[in-house]
Amino acid sequence: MCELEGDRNKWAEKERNLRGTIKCVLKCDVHKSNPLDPVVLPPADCLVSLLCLEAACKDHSSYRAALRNINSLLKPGGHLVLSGDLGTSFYMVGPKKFSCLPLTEEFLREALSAMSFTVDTVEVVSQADVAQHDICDFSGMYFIVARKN
Ligand SMILES: C[S@@+](CC[C@H](N)C(=O)[O-])C[C@H]1O[C@@H](n2cnc3c(N)ncnc32)[C@H](O)[C@@H]1O
Repeated sequence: MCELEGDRNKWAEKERNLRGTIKCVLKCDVHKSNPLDPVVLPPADCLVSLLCLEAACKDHSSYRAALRNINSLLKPGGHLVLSGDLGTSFYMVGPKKFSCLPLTEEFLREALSAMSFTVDTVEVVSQADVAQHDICDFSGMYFIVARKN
């Protein structure tokens, strides 16, 4: 078996395990004070949000409001894992163009601190170190782990 095939099998197995642990899929609107409305869940230990808030929010104030809304899903001491693109103003899905809120690391740190999160780690990968493509105008990617106080 070649190395690539081994990696593929490993990822396929991880995906099977992940799918096996999903109990249900719910609709989510980060602009609602309870994003899962009408469903109410007990506060979670950990919340993962990937490439979502910058696509859903038109400006910094709606981003802060959305962050407050998803924060309500998390228990005190719980972790927020936030990841996405920096500096993106658009992304393509096939021929369709979607607008996106360009973010900076400084804004993200400040918005999380203002929400009383403790930012545990921030990793930024510059666009030059990620595979080149023309489906969005990102300048980099961010990976943040923050703790709710
Ligand atoms: C760039 S896509 C990323 C999709 C996926 N998270 C991923 O990483 O591949 C942006 C996503 O944000 C979702 N989205 C847009 N507005 C939203 C909102 N108000 N609440 C929750 N999700 C929203 C879209 O449905 C879309 O799936």
